Order: sequence, then C-alpha cells, then structure tokens
Amino acid sequence: MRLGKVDPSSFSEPEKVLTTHVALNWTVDFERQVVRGSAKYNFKLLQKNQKTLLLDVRDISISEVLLLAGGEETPVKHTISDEVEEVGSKLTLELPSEASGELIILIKYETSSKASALQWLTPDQTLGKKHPYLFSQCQAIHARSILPCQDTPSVKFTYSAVISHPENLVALMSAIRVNTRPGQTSFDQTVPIPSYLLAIAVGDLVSRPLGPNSSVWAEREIVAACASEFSETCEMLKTASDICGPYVWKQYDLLVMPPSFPFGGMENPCLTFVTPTLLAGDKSLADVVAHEIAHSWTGNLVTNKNFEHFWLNEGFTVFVEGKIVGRMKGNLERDFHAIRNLTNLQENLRTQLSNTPDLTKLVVDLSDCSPDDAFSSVPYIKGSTFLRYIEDLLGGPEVFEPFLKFYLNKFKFHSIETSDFKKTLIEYFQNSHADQLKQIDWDQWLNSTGMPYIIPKFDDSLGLVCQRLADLWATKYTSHLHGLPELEEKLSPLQLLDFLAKLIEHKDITDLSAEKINLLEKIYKLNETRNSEIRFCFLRLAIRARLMDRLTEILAFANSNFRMKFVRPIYRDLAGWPEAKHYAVENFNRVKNQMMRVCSNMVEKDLGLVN
Ligand SMILES: CC/C=C\C/C=C\C[C@@H](O)/C=C/C=C/C=C\[C@@H](O)CCCC(=O)O
Ligand SMILES: [Zn+2]
Repeated sequence: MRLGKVDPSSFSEPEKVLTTHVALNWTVDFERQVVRGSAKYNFKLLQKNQKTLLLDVRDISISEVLLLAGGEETPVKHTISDEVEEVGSKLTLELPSEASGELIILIKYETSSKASALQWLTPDQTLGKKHPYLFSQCQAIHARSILPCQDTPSVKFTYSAVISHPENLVALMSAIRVNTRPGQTSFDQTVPIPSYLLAIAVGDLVSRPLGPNSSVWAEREIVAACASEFSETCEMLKTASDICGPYVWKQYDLLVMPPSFPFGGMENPCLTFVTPTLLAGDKSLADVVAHEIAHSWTGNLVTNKNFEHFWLNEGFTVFVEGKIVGRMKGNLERDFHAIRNLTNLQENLRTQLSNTPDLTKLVVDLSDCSPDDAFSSVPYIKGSTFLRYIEDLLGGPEVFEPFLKFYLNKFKFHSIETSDFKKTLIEYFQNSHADQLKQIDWDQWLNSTGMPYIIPKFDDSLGLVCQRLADLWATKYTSHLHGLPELEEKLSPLQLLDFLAKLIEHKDITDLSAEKINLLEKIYKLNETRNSEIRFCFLRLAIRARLMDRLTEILAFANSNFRMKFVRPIYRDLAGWPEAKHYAVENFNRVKNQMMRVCSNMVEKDLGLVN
C-alpha cells in the first residue's frame, strides 16, 4: 500500500503542507527509558481551506496539541489511526477553518520505551560500566518514533533543541551545540534537514580534536584509539570539499558508538555516528569515514525524495567516496575499491536478495515493503557503478566532475528523484556529448535486476593477486598448498580482505576442510587480526566448512557487535547449516534484547523465525 502520493512510506502530505522548523524541548529519562517533552512546529500550508494536517507517529503518547497564534493557545483535536505494521500510524490534526499560510503548533508527548529509533543501554552495556547511554538511529523511517513529524525525506526543516539530561552525562545531536550547562544542552541546526537526519546521543562521552572543525567523541576507554584510527578525517574533508564544493555544516565530528550500533556509519549532520568495528588499528577501514563525509553533500544536501530513489543518496556517496580514496591513495586504490564493492554486491545478490529480484533494481517499488526490508548493497554499488559508467562514457573525471559540482549546487537543500538527475545530466551534456548520452540505456540501468548490466573497465592490478590466491585456495587440496611460494606474497589488509571475499564467492571450492581453514588462519595470522571485516570473512569460511568446533568463536563474533552487515550474513549462513541452526537460534534469543530493534527484527527474518 502506498501511504502517500509523494512518499509510499509516509502518511504526511508534503504536497499540502511543509514543516519549516521544529523546536524540541526534551527530557531524557533513563529510569523510564523514555524521552518526554514537546515539539513546536512551524508549518507552511500550501493549499487554502485545509481541514487536516497529517503527521507520522509510531508508539508515541500525545498529551496535548495546541495551536499557537497571537499569544493565544488553542487546543487542537487530534486522532491517531491504527498501526500499520513496520510503518506506524497516522496522526490527524484538525485545523481551524481560518488556518492558512504559516501555522505554529505545539505537541506535548512522550516516546515509548520501545521506540524503534532509540537504544537505551544500561551501565553494564557500556565500556565505562558506570553510566547509562542513549543513542538514536532514525534512517529510514524511525524518526516518527521519537517525534510526530513529516517522516519523509521530501520535507526539510531546521531545528533547535533544549535537552535535559543527567548532569554527569554529555548530550550530542546532529546539530551545533550552542549552550551547555550541567544537565542541559542546547543545539541549533540551521541547515534544513530531512527527519531521518535527526539524531541524539547521551552518555559518558569525551572528545579529542582531529582538526580545526573536527573532533572525535567516544567513551574515555577508547577515545585515544579512535583519534589515531580516524586521524585522516580532516584530509578527507578537505578532499571532499575540493570535489563537491563548500562544506556548509560548519563542524564535522565523529561519534564512535557502542558495538550495538547497527550500521557502519550514519551521516548525521555535524556528527557522524560510526561503529567501533572500524577500529582495526591500522586505519584500513577508515573508508567508511570518507563515505560519511561524502554524504555531507550527497544525501544530506541533495536528498532522495523518498527511499525508492535511495540510490541517489548512496550511489552518489559511494562514487564520491571512491574519488576521495583515489585522490588520497591513488587511482589504483580507487579502482580496487570499486572492484571489491562488486564482489560484495555479487554476494548480496546470491544470498539476501535471491528471492526478491525486484529489490535488485536501482529504483525500487516500496509500495508494499518497508525501507528496512528493502535495504541492501544494490543502491550503493549498482548506483556508484552506474555513475562510474557515465563518467567514463562522457570522457572521465575532467569532464564529469564539473557536472557533479553543478548538480550538487543546483539541488542543494532540495529533495529530488531519479528523473531530476536524468534531466539535469541530459541538459548539461546535450550540446557537447549528444552521441555519448544516447548510449545510456536508462531503462536497463534503473529497472533491470541483478548485477549492473555493464561493468566499467577498472584497473585490476591490486585485485589480481587476490584472485590468484582465491583460485589457489579454492581449487588445490590442502596438502598441495603447503610451501607454495605464492602464499608468501605480501598483501595489504584490503587485499587480504578481497582475497577472502573472493574465496567465499568462488564457484569451484574443493576440500574446504578444517586443515585448510587452520592453514589459512596460520599463514595470514587471522587469529591476530583486529580488522573486523577480515575476521567476518574468515568466520564465514569456517561456517562454509561446517566446522562445529569453531561455532563458539563464530557466535562470540556475532555477539561482539550488532552491526547488521556482519550479524545478518552470519545468522543467515548458520540458518542454512542444519546442525548449527539450533545453537544460532538459542544464541539469538539470549542476546536479542541487547540489539537495536531494527537488527533483531531483521535477524529474526534471516533465521526464518518470522516471514
Ligand atoms: C532500496 C532501499 C530502500 C530503502 C532503504 C533505506 C534505508 C534503510 C534503512 O534500513 C536504513 C539504512 C541506514 C544506513 C546507514 C548506513 C549505511 O551506509 C551502512 C552500510 C552498512 C554498513 O557498513 O554497516
Ligand atoms: Zn551511506
């Protein structure tokens, strides 16, 4: 069912009304695990004689709605519809007959302790063990569980917030901190944002400077390691500005999250959230920070109108991320990055997406599907591959990068759909590159299923050794591998990772025995690695080899963090291993309450416990 004309996942009607500003006044109540307070909205009515104003809500208790005008407060009648599963409810506000133009409305409310956007950690679940911790994750449609709102990326608003919290804790938001006193922190976000970029974290947090407008925040126990791991942040920011244009968000801070944060990173403006699984000790996973920095333009300034066009956020971001990598580490690394992504896409198509081919299209239909269910690497990797194809076709970076800047500048502060990008590209290049434009088969790229229908020519110099090793390890018996000189070849952490990912995807694996897994571990010192991606791939190979005596290790990894990129494939793999499934389910049931709701919901599906 499409809930709205503009956005299938939102009841609000952006064609009739726009939120322009929200002023939040929240108290963070750790005891009851709720946020309570109020939100004061500035709305712009786009039509005359509007009788109702619709907002999205999920698990929210409203105590009062007031219309504020001319110093008067008038109660507003309101109703909340029955809940649509995984989406929430429609909040209908009945407007007075004279309502027109600008409207100020105050809603007093409280969240539920099971608000899907929030995770409440007890002191025990933190590194410091002394204080509780709260964090949010609103993308895609969870903002509606922390405030009634037009929870659609087609609407952008500025916000301010006054947050009351325990005196000994620090509050951070996706905004600039303008005032702090013990127990109360105020914020301003003066650049309009979509609701999914609203974010909050409250905990015993400290920071270390990374540069003039950048700091990293974390719990005290890991902050030094975080400052060292992410020391390239300012260079990345400068490189991204060279590619994309001026950085408008003033501050770029990182918050290193507790291990239950479900994603690698989340591009909350002024304050990117990142998983601690990036702390490899050698900066080898810092490309996630380049990705989040790129979102400062692609996604946060130019935003998908609804999540059917999510590739405009993520495909462009991976494309710019690749350019940052290219500028900082060279074009061989840029191409290697793109090739590794394609291996990951192949894996994703073979596993998670094998029964839902429609979700492998670049532009998806979310009429009957929640964005969380549709989420995959397709918009990221097929999207960035499409842009690389276009760049190569039109003559390379010198030709395409000026267009990229033009596009970002044209649509900054706006929300767009794929046709806006297409039209702008065609208009920009039609006089100079008409013949090349004609070669783009838009229908194939946007609507065909599976792998990208054209793979650009990448320089595979860095990936060749990984392929050679994957072929060797896949096809040779363990006894024939011992002592082979090829196995002594020095690999970078990303090459080691690519080799393991290619081995997982290898078509002709013979003899994946315990001996082979042990040899792999010994030669590449996999038991010593702090690189979570490498560990993840190695443990998936152990599952593939059906090594029952490695199960404790595998489940320990699945319990060490709840980043969905890792835990979902592990549980999916375990669900396909009859002897291990029972242990996987038992383990999941034991730890699921420590997961964010989006993660436990998805793993439940991966284990086949629900549809
Ligand atoms: C076609 C897909 C349609 C809609 C999906 C939109 C949002 C889905 C929702 O589940 C939220 C996603 C948030 C992602 C945040 C960060 C990612 O870049 C992380 C990528 C995975 C990782 O590195 O852990
Ligand atoms: Zn992203």
